[in-house]
Amino acid sequence: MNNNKVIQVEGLTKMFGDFTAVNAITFEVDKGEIFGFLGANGAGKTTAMKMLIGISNPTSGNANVAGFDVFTHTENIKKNIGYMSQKFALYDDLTVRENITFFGGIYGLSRKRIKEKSDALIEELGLQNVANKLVGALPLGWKQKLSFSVSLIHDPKIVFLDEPTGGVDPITRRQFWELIYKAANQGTTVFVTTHYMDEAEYCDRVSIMVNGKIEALDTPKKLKEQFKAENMNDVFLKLARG
Ligand SMILES: Nc1ncnc2c1ncn2[C@@H]1O[C@H](COP(=O)(O)OP(=O)(O)OP(=O)(O)O)[C@@H](O)[C@H]1O
Repeated sequence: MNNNKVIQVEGLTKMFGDFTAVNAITFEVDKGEIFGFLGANGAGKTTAMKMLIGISNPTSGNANVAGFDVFTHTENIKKNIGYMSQKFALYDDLTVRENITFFGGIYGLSRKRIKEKSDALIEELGLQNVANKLVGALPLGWKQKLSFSVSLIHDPKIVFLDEPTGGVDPITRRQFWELIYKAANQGTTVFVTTHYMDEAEYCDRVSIMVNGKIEALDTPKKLKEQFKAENMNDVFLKLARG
């Protein structure tokens, strides 16, 4: 595989009985790219992402993620990616430091490395004063930033973010995106779903899924030209909502 292409997907399909949730999608993602994966509710984003992270078997097609095949090497994929979603986050009843230690352990980091990572991460996020507080007591925006940083604790090649910023204000979302840029600048590939169209503008490239198919894929600038749209919200409305 081309080393610069960390995700390669060809004709990937998922059927539930007679229903085709993901219909022969094809795309590639470069190392260090921020790739936005958009679509209306039920378009098939989560189903596609589950196949890419190795927790759902495709019906047909091919995909290679972080150098590994999604049919045969799902365990290797899991070791080489990070994952964060609104539904899978931190433990509210553990402290900030305990959460970092717990997930560091799950990802197989040594005690020494976990300590180093915890100190660095707490400082980077400015969480010194709450390091020993329960995560459940933190504002949602802080939890999201911590959850994102924890998903990177094992230095994965790719991080998959499923609506990572749901429910917080635009300023907090903007701060979250600063963390995304930083990770991408350090070479981590970011695969992100979002319903916020301002966030779509922040991506290097964006794909838009409609009824299981990728109907458009390009940079935000080119998509706006292609659809004669002022912003990504207009592109999305023209395409995803018909
Ligand atoms: N296990 C399943 N069995 C049957 N149908 C499913 C299953 N999982 C998802 N679907 C269907 O597949 C379609 C795509 O769902 P999916 O959750 O991937 O969409 P999505 O784009 O992630 O939407 P959302 O933004 O609401 O999360 C939907 O019609 C959904 O009802």
